[in-house]
Amino acid sequence: MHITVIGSGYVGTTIAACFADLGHDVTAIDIDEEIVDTLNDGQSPISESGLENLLETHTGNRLEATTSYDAVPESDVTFLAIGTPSNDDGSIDLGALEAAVEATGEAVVDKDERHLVVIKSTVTPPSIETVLKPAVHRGADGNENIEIGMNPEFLREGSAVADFLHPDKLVFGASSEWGMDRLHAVFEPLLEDHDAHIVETDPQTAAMIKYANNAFLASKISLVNDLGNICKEFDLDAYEVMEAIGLDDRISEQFLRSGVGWGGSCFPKDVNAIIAAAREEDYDPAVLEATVEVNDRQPERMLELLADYVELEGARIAVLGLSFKPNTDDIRNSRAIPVIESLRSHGADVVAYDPVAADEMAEKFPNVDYAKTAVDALQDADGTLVVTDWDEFSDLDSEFDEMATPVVIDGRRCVERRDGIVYQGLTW
Ligand SMILES: NC(=O)C1=CN([C@@H]2O[C@H](COP(=O)(O)OP(=O)(O)OC[C@H]3O[C@@H](n4cnc5c(N)ncnc54)[C@H](O)[C@@H]3O)[C@@H](O)[C@H]2O)C=CC1
Ligand SMILES: O=C(O)[C@H]1O[C@H](OP(=O)(O)OP(=O)(O)OC[C@H]2O[C@@H](n3ccc(=O)[nH]c3=O)[C@H](O)[C@@H]2O)[C@H](O)[C@@H](O)[C@@H]1O
Repeated sequence: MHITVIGSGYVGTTIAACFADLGHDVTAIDIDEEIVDTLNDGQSPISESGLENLLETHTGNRLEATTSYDAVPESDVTFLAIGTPSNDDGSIDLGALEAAVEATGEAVVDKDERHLVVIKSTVTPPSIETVLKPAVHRGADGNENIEIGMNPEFLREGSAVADFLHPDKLVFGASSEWGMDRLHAVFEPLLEDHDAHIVETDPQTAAMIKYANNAFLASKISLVNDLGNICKEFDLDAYEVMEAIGLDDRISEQFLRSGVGWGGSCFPKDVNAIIAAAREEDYDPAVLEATVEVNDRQPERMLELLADYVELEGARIAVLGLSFKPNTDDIRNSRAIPVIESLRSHGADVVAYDPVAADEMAEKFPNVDYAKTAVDALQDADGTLVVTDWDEFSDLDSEFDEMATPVVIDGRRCVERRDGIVYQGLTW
C-alpha cells in the first residue's frame, strides 16, 4: 500500500519508518523543512532506539519526506499525527490538526475513489464530529468519497519502535466496513508474525479508548502514590506492598512504581483534556481530579522530607535527573520542574545533573548550575533529590561521601540505602 503520514514529530516519524519496514510505500509530510531534510538524509529528527536504523534502511527506497501534500490523493490511506497541545484550561488545542485535516481534504478534492483519513493524534471524542469532519469536508468541498477513521497510538517514548511493532492491541475506529477493511490491510503485515488484540469500533469510541487508557494508567500511579504516602506514614515499604498486590492478575504488576509522580508530554495533557471535556458536559470527574492533585503533591513531599534534615534557605541541593523518565532528553512536564521551582522558592541553590537533558532544562532554568557528572553535582551538596530513575544513579555509592551533609531523598527508588548516608525514600 501507499501510505501518507502527515506530521513527522514523535509519533509521525515512528509510524512512517515502521510502516516502511512493514513493506508499505510511505510519504512523510511535514510543514517543517528542516525535519523533512533530516528525514530525507536518512536521519531521525527525534532520538529513539531503532529509529535511525529503520530510516537509514528505508529512506530513498520505500520512504520519502516532503512538505507538499501532492502525494495524498495518490496514496491509499492518510494518517495524521499532528500535535494536540493543552490550552490554559486543560482542553486541547486542535488548531494545527484542524488545519492539517483541512489541507488533506483540499488535496483529495478531485479524488474519485474513496479515501480514508485516519486520525492518529489524541483527540476528544466529540471533536471528531464537531471539528475534524467539518474540516475535511470543507477542504474537500463536500467530496463524499472521504471518510474519517481513528487509530489511537499507545507507544511510549524510549521504546516507541518496539511498542509500535509489538502492540498489545490495535484499536480500529471506522464508520464503514470499507474503512475497517482498509485499516486491517494497513496492519496486516504487522499481524503476520505478531499476535495483537484487534478492537473494531467507531471513531468516537476509539478516541475515548485512548483517553481511558492514559487516564487509567495515570490514575493507577496516583493511587499507588496515595497508598505509598500512607505506607510512609506507617513506616512501611510501599514497594513490598505493591509487589504483593501486583500478583493479583486483576491488578497486574506494571505501573506500580510509586515516587515523585508522572510527567511527560501525554499523561498530564490527556488527563487534563478529558477532565476539561467532561466538564464541558457538566460532569465533574472527581477521581481524575484527585489523580492530578496527588501527582501535584508528590514533588512537595520530597522537599518536606528534605527539610526535616536540611535548612533549605542558602543550602546547596543536588537534583539528580531532569528528564520526565529515563532514556529520553524530554523534559516536558518532568517532575524535576516543580522540584527545582520549589527549591528555589525556598532559597536553595540548585545544582542539577542529567546524562542527556541538561541542555533542555537550561533553556527553562538558565540560572541553575548544571554539573557535568553526578559526582560533580554531589560535591559539597547539603542534600540530594533523586528525581529520574536513570540506571547510572543506581551505581552511585561512595560518591555520596563527597557531599557536605549526605542526605539523600529518593523519589524513584533507584539509590541503594547504605551506611554513612541519611537515606529517605519517598514512599518507603
Ligand atoms: N509523543 C508520544 O509519545 C505520543 C503522542 N501521541 C499523540 O500523537 C499526536 C502527535 O504527537 P507528537 O508526535 O508527540 O507531536 P509532535 O509535536 O512531536 O509532532 C507534530 C508534527 O506535526 C507537524 N505539523 C504541524 N502542523 C502541520 C501541518 N499542517 N502539516 C504537516 N505537518 C504539520 C509539526 O511540524 C511536527 O513535526 C498528539 O495528539 C499526541 O497526544 C500519542 C501517543 C504517543
Ligand atoms: O499517550 C502517550 O503519549 C503515551 O503516554 C505514556 O507513555 P510515556 O509518557 O512515553 O511514558 P510512560 O513510560 O508511560 O511514563 C509516564 C510517566 O509515568 C511515570 N511512571 C511510570 C510508571 C510507574 O510505575 N510509575 C511512574 O511514576 C514515569 O516516570 C513517567 O514520568 C503511555 O505509557 C503510552 O501508552 C502512551 O502512548
